[in-house]
Order: sequence, then C-alpha cells, then structure tokens
Amino acid sequence: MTGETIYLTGFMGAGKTTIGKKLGEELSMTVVDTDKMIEEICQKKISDIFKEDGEVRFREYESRILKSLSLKHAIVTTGGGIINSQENRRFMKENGIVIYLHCDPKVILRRLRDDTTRPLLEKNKDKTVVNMLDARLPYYLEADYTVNTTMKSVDTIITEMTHFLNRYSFCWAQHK
Ligand SMILES: Nc1ncnc2c1ncn2[C@@H]1O[C@H](COP(=O)(O)OP(=O)(O)OP(=O)(O)O)[C@@H](O)[C@H]1O
Ligand SMILES: O=C(O)C1=C[C@@H](O)[C@@H](O)[C@H](O)C1
Ligand SMILES: [Mg+2]
Repeated sequence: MTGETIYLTGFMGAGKTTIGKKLGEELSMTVVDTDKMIEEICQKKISDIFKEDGEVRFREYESRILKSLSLKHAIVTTGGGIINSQENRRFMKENGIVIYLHCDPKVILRRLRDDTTRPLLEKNKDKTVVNMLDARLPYYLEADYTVNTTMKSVDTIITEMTHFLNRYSFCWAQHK
C-alpha cells in the first residue's frame, strides 16, 4: 500500500465499520471509526448526543474529528452523513483515497431492522432510508472507487477491495 489514508464512506448499514475492521486486519493498517471517536470524546452514545446536543452539533464534532486525524497508512471508517459537508468531501479526497460502500436500501433495511442505535432511523425507517440515500447518492459517488456490497459476504467485499487497492498502488507508484 501507498501509506495513504483510506476513507470508507457509505450509508448507515452499508458495512463501513464491519468492513474497515476486517480490511485493517488484512492489510495490517490502523483503523479509526469517527462515530466511535465521537462517543469516546463526548463520553456518550450517538443517540444521546443527537438528543442532548442536536444533529448540528454532532456534525461539528464529526467534521472536527475528521480533520484532526493526521494518520498515515490508516483506514478511517466514517459516519454515514460525513459526506453531507462539501468541506469534508474535499478534505478526504485531498488526504487519501475515498472508497464508497454502496448498498441497496432493501438490504440496508434488512440489516438494520432491529437496530435502535441510529437516531436518524428512529421513525419511518423504510421511507427515510430510501429518501436519504437518494439525496446523498451524488455525494457518495464522488468517491474514488465504489464497491457494491449488496448481497455480498464480508470476505467477497474484502477481496474486491484489496484487488482495487493493489491496482491503485501500482498505478500510484508508476506516477511517482
Ligand atoms: N456484507 C455484509 N453482509 C451482511 N451483513 C453485513 C455486511 N456488512 C455489514 N453487515 C451487518 O450490517 C450491520 C451494520 O453494519 P456496520 O455497522 O458495519 O455499518 P456502517 O456502515 O458502519 O453503519 P453506520 O453508518 O451507521 O456506522 C451490522 O450488523 C453488520 O454485521
Ligand atoms: O447517516 C448518518 O447521518 C449517520 C450515520 C451514523 O454512522 C452516525 O454517524 C449517525 O447515526 C448519523
Ligand atoms: Mg459505522
């Protein structure tokens, strides 16, 4: 690998945290999860941050944490809404490689059916997932690479990603 930071983006339930952890093991890279960092720093769960501080404040914490990470050879698994900020999108592109994990809304809903930890999915889960993904899709697609995770096992996704990263680092080395 190039020593660059890999940013994983995607909708809630696309598997950023799950895939990031496995990819980190596979490539011996440090993995940092922005949601987990926010929870650690604030000493409270994301759902409580949304309730007590509000979403606007949460987005401020998220952007601040993203920009405070000065990592080399690391994977950053991001919160699903990090791409709503143009500044965050530009920061990730300038500081590493952005990989978007796409997932069909039906599969997202299946994965998160019983989940109660995502405050934005507390009401009208079905409609919210479809509408929110639709609105965010152009931002997600600004990524350097897209992996469709729909109906794929974690191992298959990791294989696809490592193939891409190997090709990418070969091209990168040639242009150095
Ligand atoms: N490829 C997959 N196949 C089946 N289940 C998966 C897959 N990837 C993730 N999951 C499951 O989906 C759920 C959500 O995954 P995960 O927490 O990694 O999503 P996320 O993208 O990090 O979401 P968020 O943006 O809310 O942090 C978990 O229960 C996880 O085990
Ligand atoms: O998609 C989103 O806006 C979110 C995704 C999660 O990762 C958390 O960052 C939070 O629940 C908000
Ligand atoms: Mg996550």
